Amino acid sequence: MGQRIGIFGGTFDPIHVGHLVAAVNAKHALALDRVVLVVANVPWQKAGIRAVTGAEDRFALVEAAVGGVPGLEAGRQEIDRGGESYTADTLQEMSDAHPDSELFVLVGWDVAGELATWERIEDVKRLATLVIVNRPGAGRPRGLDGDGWRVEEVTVPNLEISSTDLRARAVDGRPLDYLVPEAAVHFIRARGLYAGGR
Ligand SMILES: Nc1ncnc2c1ncn2[C@@H]1O[C@H](COP(=O)(O)OP(=O)(O)OP(=O)(O)O)[C@@H](O)[C@H]1O
Ligand SMILES: O=C(O)c1ccc[n+]([C@@H]2O[C@H](COP(=O)([O-])O)[C@@H](O)[C@H]2O)c1
Repeated sequence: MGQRIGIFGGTFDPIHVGHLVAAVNAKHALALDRVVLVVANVPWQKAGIRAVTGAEDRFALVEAAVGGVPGLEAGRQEIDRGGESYTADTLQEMSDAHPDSELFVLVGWDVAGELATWERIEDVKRLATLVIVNRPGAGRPRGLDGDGWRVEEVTVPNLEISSTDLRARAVDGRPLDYLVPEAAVHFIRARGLYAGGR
């Protein structure tokens, strides 16, 4: 029998425990075999607005962060494909690679409210069940049910953590410890990431 695979895409600039707690709880709630944290190569909706850390560094952070947690893994499909990252392409690639599997695409409330802006959203709808997790600071999106989506909602611990705040903390010299897994904090220090002018 094919696997139930969660695809949790993100810019992960940097990854934080909000992402990881959402991933493991969605995995548990929906009995997924694994959740792949797919690192966006060029997150086209963010890249025009701010400088995004290099994809290989963001991937290394995700790899360090998932560590030995069973069933969580870092995905480099979008990096290997190159160019701008579209979830529709990633799902098609996963579907082709694992034709027997059932795919689930995980998003937080903030991203769930923006789905209409995604490239080829009808393909995303066709290829995967949408899994929506709560996130502080965003409202629960409405109207997805009647819109052709297969939807699952999973309630996860509310963690008011964002990569934006973490980048600001790093520039100010405030600690990232415990908000970002230790191995990823080590990588950030070793590579001098997010350190602003210091
Ligand atoms: N604290 C959180 N709780 C639940 N889901 C989250 C949380 N933070 C991020 N997510 C979800 O993780 C996915 C990837 O998010 P992303 O990498 O853009 O992180 P972010 O913290 O939102 O970054 P930024 O602050 O730079 O926009 C999105 O679906 C987002 O909704
Ligand atoms: O496919 C798209 O057009 C698309 C547009 C915006 C965001 N996404 C995906 O949604 C996920 C979260 O995006 P972001 O920019 O909030 O990190 C990440 O996997 C992105 O690739 C996908």
